[in-house]
Amino acid sequence: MPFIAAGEITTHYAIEGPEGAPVLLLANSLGTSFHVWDPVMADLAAAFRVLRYDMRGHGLTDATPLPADGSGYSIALLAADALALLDALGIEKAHVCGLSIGGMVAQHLAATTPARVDRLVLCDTAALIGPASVWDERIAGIRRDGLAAIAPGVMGRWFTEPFREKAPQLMRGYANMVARTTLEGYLGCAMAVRDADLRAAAATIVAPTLVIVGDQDPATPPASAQALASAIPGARLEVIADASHIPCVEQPAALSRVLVPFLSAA
Ligand SMILES: O=C(O)CCC(=O)CC(=O)O
Repeated sequence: MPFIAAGEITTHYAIEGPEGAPVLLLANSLGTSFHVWDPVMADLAAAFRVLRYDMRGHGLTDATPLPADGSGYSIALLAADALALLDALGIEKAHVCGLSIGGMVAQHLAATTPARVDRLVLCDTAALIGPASVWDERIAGIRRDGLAAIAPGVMGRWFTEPFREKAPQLMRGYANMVARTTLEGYLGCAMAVRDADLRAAAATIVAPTLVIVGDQDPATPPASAQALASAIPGARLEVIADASHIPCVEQPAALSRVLVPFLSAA
């Protein structure tokens, strides 16, 4: 269970796959640890050296206090954490695949440090995930009632109803994952999403880019994924059938089928 000093925090990470294979950095969504990628790991680690990590305040990575001015973390800060992890591990360049807020981090990395990003995959994410009023309501609800109170609603956005009904224990486990995220980590990252507008940055991305979305994702719907793909020069959109916001858990085989060939293309 490796931990490493990455910038100002200690980051929990895992690295799997053949040494010498191209590195693939996976960035998680809000309220998840890197275990959210478990169902696709066998496929990904067969072809890539896969680096997963827990975002600031998530999983076993350090949380830092929220700024006294009432603001949260920022996508720039979270992207700096990812770069600090690459630096600490001596990785110069990687494919980057980000899910939701992880996709915002990935967009920021690709736009601001293009030399560090090989191919880019943006999964169930957008350049702008709004509106801010919805985030403010969520943040106020969490401050009032705690993270466990929102977990059932989160499951309703992450997974389709048939999947939830088929896998009650999985739902319980993912609800626990949300509920056990640190309060600072969840709120800090929620505010980072609320305050981010990457539309101008997206237009500057030069990495070959694949945008992926679940056909039933209510959080970052296919229309916003299409807008993101249209904003990034040369980007392509793939829609995963029968999936909501977290296709790596709900449709891992379908996700691997589009991800692996795209990342393997020279
Ligand atoms: O999942 C994310 O990283 C941001 C979008 C979101 O909060 C989806 C959800 O949990 O409802």
